[in-house]
Amino acid sequence: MVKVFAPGVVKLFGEHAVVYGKPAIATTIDRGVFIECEKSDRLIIESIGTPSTLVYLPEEGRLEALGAERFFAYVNTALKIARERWGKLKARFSIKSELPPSIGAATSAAVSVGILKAYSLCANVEVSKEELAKLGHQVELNVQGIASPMDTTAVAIGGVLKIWAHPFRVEKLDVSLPQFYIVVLPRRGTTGEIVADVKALLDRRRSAQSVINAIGEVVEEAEGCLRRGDLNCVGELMILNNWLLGALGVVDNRVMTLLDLLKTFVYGGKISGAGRGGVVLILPKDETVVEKILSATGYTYFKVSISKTGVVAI
Ligand SMILES: Nc1ncnc2c1ncn2[C@@H]1O[C@H](COP(=O)(O)OP(=O)(O)O)[C@@H](O)[C@H]1O
Ligand SMILES: C[C@@](O)(CCOP(=O)(O)O)CC(=O)O
Repeated sequence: MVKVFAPGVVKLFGEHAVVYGKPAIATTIDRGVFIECEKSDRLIIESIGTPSTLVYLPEEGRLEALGAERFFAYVNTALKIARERWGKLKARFSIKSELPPSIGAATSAAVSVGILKAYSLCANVEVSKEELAKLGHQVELNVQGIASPMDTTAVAIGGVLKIWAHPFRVEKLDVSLPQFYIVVLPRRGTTGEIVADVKALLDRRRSAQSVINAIGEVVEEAEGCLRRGDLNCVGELMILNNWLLGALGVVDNRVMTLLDLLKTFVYGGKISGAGRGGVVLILPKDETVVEKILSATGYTYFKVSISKTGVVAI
């Protein structure tokens, strides 16, 4: 049996501006998606604990999972690409995620790259990280129509990465951070819708370009702070990055309320990803107090570490 771990990804700095040529800094985390592959007499995929509405049709003695086909789009596409590339495989794939889908923690990239990696191992084919990154991006492009290569590259390569999307380039940063929190807020809108709204703002208002430029400068300064391990600086720039994202219309009151509630006990925090809820990163100064506040106020949160490796066989 083959077992694979594909990490989730968060954006430390630079989302949205990355769409307009600025670099972003993303990191893989130690929570993600586990995928098992075992040869079998037919192809079966099970995804454990996924959300779906079950409909029972007693007259037909059949159960339907509503929305499940759409949910399996990344798995299906990854399997199709793997089959074209490495030949047919009859196997049982089992998927178990430690992160909720659709909050901006890159579960779609983790599932796509994870399935590709598990398939290749099960088929006894050696695949480089670069090829996994390329094929993973292909899966996202096929499913979504447009997709940035940021998440799939991060899942394939792992660690803290400085990424330019246009033209695509990636640089691994040898930096570390203490454990931090990802707080999950219900997300209002999809990545595509939110990115489109930001584009419309930039088309409408010339001065909004200066916000993009400022985010680009924050990313460059933050890289220096990360390299020095200066947490005060990293936290302060997270807050600054978050205000700039607010100027683009992607940070709502729920995020500001959360950051305000925690501000005495943290270095800083910001949304991660497209925004309007979803993942909020919190870099704690006092973990005990931060956890007490988050638990007492009923937030869903995970304590995570940077993972230095991308998708791996375990
Ligand atoms: N455990 C899983 N099994 C199968 N597909 C999954 C699983 N988790 C996530 N996905 C796929 O990834 C999609 C979520 O991707 P997206 O909305 O881009 O959010 P994110 O990638 O930020 O989590 C889900 O709708 C589903 O298609
Ligand atoms: C807003 C953006 O920079 C990141 C989106 O991240 P996510 O899908 O919310 O995890 C868009 C992109 O890079 O394609």
